[in-house]
Amino acid sequence: MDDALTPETDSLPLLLLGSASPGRRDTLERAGLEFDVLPADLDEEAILARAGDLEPVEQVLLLAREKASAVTAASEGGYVVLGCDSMLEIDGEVVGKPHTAEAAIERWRSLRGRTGVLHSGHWIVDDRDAEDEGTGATFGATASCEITFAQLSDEEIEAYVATGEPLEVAGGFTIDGRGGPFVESVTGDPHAVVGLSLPLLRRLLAEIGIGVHELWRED
Ligand SMILES: Nc1nc2c(ncn2[C@@H]2O[C@H](COP(=O)(O)OP(=O)(O)OP(=O)(O)O)[C@@H](O)[C@H]2O)c(=O)[nH]1
Repeated sequence: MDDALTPETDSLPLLLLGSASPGRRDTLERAGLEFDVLPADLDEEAILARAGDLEPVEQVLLLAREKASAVTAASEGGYVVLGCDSMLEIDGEVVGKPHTAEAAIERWRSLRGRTGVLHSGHWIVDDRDAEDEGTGATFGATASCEITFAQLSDEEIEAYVATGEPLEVAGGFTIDGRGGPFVESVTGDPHAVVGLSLPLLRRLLAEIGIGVHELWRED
């Protein structure tokens, strides 16, 4: 983990994104939010193994909570910390990142022409001080989107996998990158597919008395 962070004492950023995800970071930046970043370094497989048999929604919420908790402990306090985790559920099976070209090709051969659900867990830790109206609350929610994949040819699958993009993203696809042409439709909040649902973040922040507009940076 990077050196402990602490927010500017008299100014924003109040929000600490506990994620190494470029997609999540870009989503907050494009939405005009000011925030710090401190990725969590967790053994996600070990956490899930210890947790036993969980539904996909429960898995991403557990991992989001573990990330937010770890990052809160690593920072020097004063932040509202956000942890997230995304996975694709298809036919009851949960799939994360392919990591290898072989796995990505196999993944797409099973995804093409079908519909899956991308679940993104979000967890908030209100670690603000009492004088900053901190509530100490920790809570979260999951945003899920139904994704219908195009009927890719073998040639398209091999070309897309050769870009390397699918290897390190949940489900092995993106909607805002080179994978865009291969996703026919998304129901629900598209930001949740990238890994951070902005309308859900707005509702979570409102739970602790923060308007999302209060986090906008002054451009
Ligand atoms: N840009 C983009 N990224 C996507 C998309 N779908 C999934 N991802 C990324 O896939 C990754 C899912 O893996 P996670 O384990 O949730 O997150 P991570 O990247 O490991 O980062 P941490 O939050 O530090 O664990 C995230 O980085 C998501 O942003 C998409 O459509 N577009």
